[in-house]
Amino acid sequence: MAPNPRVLKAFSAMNNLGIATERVKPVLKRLLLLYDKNWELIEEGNYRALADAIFDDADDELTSEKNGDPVPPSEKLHGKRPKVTSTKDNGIKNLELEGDKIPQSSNRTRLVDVHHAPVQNEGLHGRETIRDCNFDNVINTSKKQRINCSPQFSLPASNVGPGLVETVLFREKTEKNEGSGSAHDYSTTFQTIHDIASSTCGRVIVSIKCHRTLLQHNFHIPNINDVLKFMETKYPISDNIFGPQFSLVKYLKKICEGYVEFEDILADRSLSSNLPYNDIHQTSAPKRDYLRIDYPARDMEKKVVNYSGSSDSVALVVAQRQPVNKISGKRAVGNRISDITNGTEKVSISLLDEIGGEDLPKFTYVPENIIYQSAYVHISLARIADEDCCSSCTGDCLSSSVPCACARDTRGEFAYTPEGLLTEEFLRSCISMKQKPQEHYQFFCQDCPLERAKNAYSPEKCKGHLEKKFIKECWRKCGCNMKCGNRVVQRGITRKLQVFMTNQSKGWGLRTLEKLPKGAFVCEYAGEVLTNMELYERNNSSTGKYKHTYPVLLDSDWCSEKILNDEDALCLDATYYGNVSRFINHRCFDSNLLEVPVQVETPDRHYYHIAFFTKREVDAYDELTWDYGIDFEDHNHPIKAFQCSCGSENCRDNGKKIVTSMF
Ligand SMILES: C[S@@+](CC[C@H](N)C(=O)[O-])C[C@H]1O[C@@H](n2cnc3c(N)ncnc32)[C@H](O)[C@@H]1O
Repeated sequence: MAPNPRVLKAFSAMNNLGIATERVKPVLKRLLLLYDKNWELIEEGNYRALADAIFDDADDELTSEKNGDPVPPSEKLHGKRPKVTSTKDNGIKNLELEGDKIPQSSNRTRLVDVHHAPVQNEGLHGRETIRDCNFDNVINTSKKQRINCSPQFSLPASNVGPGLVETVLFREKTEKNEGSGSAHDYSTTFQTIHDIASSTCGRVIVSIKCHRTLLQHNFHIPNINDVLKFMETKYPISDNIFGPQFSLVKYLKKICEGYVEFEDILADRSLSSNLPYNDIHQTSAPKRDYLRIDYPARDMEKKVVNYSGSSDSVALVVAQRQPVNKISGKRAVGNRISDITNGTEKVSISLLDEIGGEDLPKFTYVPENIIYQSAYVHISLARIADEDCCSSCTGDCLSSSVPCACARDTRGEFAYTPEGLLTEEFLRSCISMKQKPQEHYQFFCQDCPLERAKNAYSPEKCKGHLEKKFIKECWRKCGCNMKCGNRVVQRGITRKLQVFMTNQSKGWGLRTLEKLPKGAFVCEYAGEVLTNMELYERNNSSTGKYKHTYPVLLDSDWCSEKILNDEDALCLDATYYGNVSRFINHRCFDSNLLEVPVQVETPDRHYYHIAFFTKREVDAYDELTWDYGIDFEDHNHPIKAFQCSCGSENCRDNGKKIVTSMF
């Protein structure tokens, strides 16, 4: 018998939606039974009822796959709907009709534009197969763009439940839809906040809708680009998300959740830092590079860099690649660590490698400096004289009309504003000193500990040390409380930071996940406190890639005594024990961070803290950099500098390197 042309047409319509004939057959049979062979009801709205019933079946299959995870009532269809149970082995359904009423129009319209969303006939198991699908093609914020994933995929009948923010696949409204009396009257309950993509002529649109009640409760709609950036951080593209388990709908759901979560973060921030909300929205999407980059074998190199940038300065930073950890021999593609601090900081600091090609760093995270062995760091209340603290203060020293003794080092003015930022003036003078060190006072040791460490028998003359500007924070012997505005660095990291794999051959880097105002404290350079002699010995005794260290000299007081004891000439080394600052890369001149010496618990300046502050406002997701002060022209320098790829217009590295060894 020739097949019924109406049946064939129904199959064809469903095939166009990516639904295999085998799946259509039982549902069509069931509907014909229910509708008493009334084809009009089935054909109506381009077979909407048929498609809905099939999608609902797929919903139910998905539900049964959820292993007891109950489906929210809102996800269930309203009215008595035919329910099917699936026999997975042959793909044919056993029908169990729960009711005999004609199915209502679905509360979710979910037709896809068949011409522009190529589909495969694998059925609707809720686990659609997407390969090589560039999500950027789906989510295009500037132009309405058709869904264009290749090869083909099929959309499941959804997990799109009526949450507060929903990604909705919906068909352009028809008179029928509007009058369908669906349980979700989207036009009144939800407001479209962003159209993600649409088919040609806008016949099918994927959009984000937000529940109106949410909007009435101070829910500021985040910018889609910011949400996507947030999503990329949370669910990195490189995390194999397009593997066989990938679900487009689940990803869209996560985007909805991302809106809510991201808005929470914005709300928190606007409360805590008074940042203008709109500023946060102005951040542009980060550049993404999915290319795998092969790095040169830089971890074998040792680099000492000139701290002041002037050729005659001797304050040295040894900026080395860290020893690497070949964890299970695994490369780092998609590596993600939720908190590299192991809970030692007040905030979690994640590590993310979206590029791959680098091994995980191996070091022990320490949130504050730790003495290696011989360094003399004597912290005692007895050493803090009355003039070195403000024991008679109460509350917040910054609010006092007369600056207390702790402001003495900053010429009677506190370096911090009540908002906890560096004052303009203090920042300006520190930046000037960094940019034009030759215009600032330098002192010369009679017996320079650095030269002594390099050559104990016939040390060279001191090359000079910059007289640095210091901050002196209130501390234990002070009468003020912990909320005193003159206590910033000692409170530790508060900003949202992330270690990430740079795509400019620099290895790991540090970025901020939030917008930072000018003068904001970011982190301290923490590591082992070593004497210069110990550093010398450490470098001499270690070999290969483990030879390389990260010391920063604490040379601010080296001129104060005729001959400085070895145990008083200190430096910080973050190679084996360090904090997040060990990931901050170098940038010539226009780095966004500045290092500032800060005295906290010791009155003398043999030992102090190195704190990083922002030199200007920094956008969320920007890499944080500081100028190591490398003099790339100094070919006589004992350590070969790395080939700089800072990207600055004013990069000092002209590419000529001389290989020498340190000490
Ligand atoms: C303090 S570490 C910074 C973190 C480092 N990128 C890592 O992966 O551990 C300094 C090292 O990073 C690399 N580096 C930092 N800034 C760089 C730059 N502008 N260009 C190239 N490499 C850089 C160099 O290998 C340098 O020795």
